[in-house]
Amino acid sequence: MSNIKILDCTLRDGGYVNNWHFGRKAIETMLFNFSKSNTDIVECGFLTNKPYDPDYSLYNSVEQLNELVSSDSSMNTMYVAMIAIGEREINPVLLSEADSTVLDGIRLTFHPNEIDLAFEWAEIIKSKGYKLFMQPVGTTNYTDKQFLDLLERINKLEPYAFYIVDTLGVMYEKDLIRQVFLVDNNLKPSISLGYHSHNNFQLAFSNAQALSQYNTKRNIIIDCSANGMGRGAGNLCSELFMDYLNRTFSKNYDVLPVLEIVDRYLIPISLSNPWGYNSAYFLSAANNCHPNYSSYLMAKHSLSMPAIGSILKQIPQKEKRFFNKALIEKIYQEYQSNAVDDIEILDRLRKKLDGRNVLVISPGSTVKSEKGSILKYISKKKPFVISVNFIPDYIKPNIVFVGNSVRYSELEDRLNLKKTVFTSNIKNLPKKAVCINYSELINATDDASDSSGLMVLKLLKKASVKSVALAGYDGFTKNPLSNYINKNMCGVYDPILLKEKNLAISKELKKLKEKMKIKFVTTSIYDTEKTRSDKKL
Ligand SMILES: C[C@H](O)CC(=O)C(=O)O
Repeated sequence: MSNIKILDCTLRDGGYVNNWHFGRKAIETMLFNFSKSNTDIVECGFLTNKPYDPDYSLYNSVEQLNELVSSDSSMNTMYVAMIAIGEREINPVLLSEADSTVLDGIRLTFHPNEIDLAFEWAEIIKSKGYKLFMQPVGTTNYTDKQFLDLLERINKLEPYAFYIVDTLGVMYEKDLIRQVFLVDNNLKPSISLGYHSHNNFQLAFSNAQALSQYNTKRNIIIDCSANGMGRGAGNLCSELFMDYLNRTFSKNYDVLPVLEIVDRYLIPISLSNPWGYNSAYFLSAANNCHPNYSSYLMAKHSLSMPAIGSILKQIPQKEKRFFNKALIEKIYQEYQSNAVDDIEILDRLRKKLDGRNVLVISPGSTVKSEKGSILKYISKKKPFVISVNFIPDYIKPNIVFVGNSVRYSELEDRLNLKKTVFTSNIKNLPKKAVCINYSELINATDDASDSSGLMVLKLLKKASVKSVALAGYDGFTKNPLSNYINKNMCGVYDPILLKEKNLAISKELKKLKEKMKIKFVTTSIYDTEKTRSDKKL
């Protein structure tokens, strides 16, 4: 079919991966290269109400695009940007008329409860001279009746395009073609039909091929992104689909400028912030859930895949489609908590620790790089040593604290049960395992609610310890692979998330410091006093 257009959404949907922080040079080059590759429609990013920063593909005025789109770009390229109702969107009333900008069109995306507002805004966008793309989030969740009612309103509105949007990445070919059939038979022929996919079932490419074979005179727009960069499991790969269209329909896309974007800008991002298909995103689609639920649970780095699957199943049906952070944290904590009687264990610990210096060693990379300071501290203070989620190779800890199922599976074969304390969230422990109640050790910040380092400190507080020394409790740096003594321990790569974890941990440490003395034996970003105890020794 020759009436197919490609829309590249890397700078918008891909931005969920890196918080839209591509850098100004990269944004300019990407816009230029997409045009050079003959991409029909290029999405420049989001229009939001946030302050403008040229390093981000987020804009608060349409004129900002004039600076970024090169005058050498092809006249045939159409430029669009998205307004997403509910995502710090800009009211289109505030936008200048289309003739003041290189921007040709606006993609308006909205949830079912925002339909009335979307139609109000749609009229404003049209009246300002923009091509209007209507993009209902998650069309898979519309009943036929709701979908047909929407199409009726769309016919009256007469936008440039109407989209089938597979937000959850759950559409099989038969589901797509079914909705395509509804649209093609009920939408005015002048309105283009768009398809935006996500790759949770690895079906974005085959579905796009099926749609391209569908027999219609209507114009079709298919969304894709360079290297599939996009939220969660990502999108259809632009380069793959361009090549397919060239071979099948004698189109004239040039994949090389797209590959250059991938090589120069996207691969470096993917090293610290990967996207694309994985088991957790498969599970979110299989449970018809928003992919952010899986991302959130994966970022805990404390759950096995079956555990993630089991938690996703517990999300109530009506909450599955839209991400609800408070809800998933609650279900997560309920899943993890598994009440045990730990009074006697706490008593024993209290007695053991009475009058002792306590050193808690976490698996930060300073355990290796500042080994001298740790050994010096141990030799001078003769502390009771508790290691957290790992067994150091040059010290014999008195106790290993295990507060995370993933770490347990790594350590299982090497643990001496008599010298190990587990938190009760860990499932399938041997009968003789010593367990402390998980729910009493967690804190109220979602981003580090069950950080094992904090749980140990809470446990020590319960055991009436007044002063603790910390080693290897480094905090998270931008380079995730350098955060642990062993790079295989790294599970969270997203720098934004790591920053949030750092903030949450600092906040909780501050509270703990009101109740107990905490000092740092090794360098740590949480060491607000910046006084290294090895210097004092
Ligand atoms: C294209 C849609 O309007 C917004 C989006 O990315 C989604 O998956 O939903």
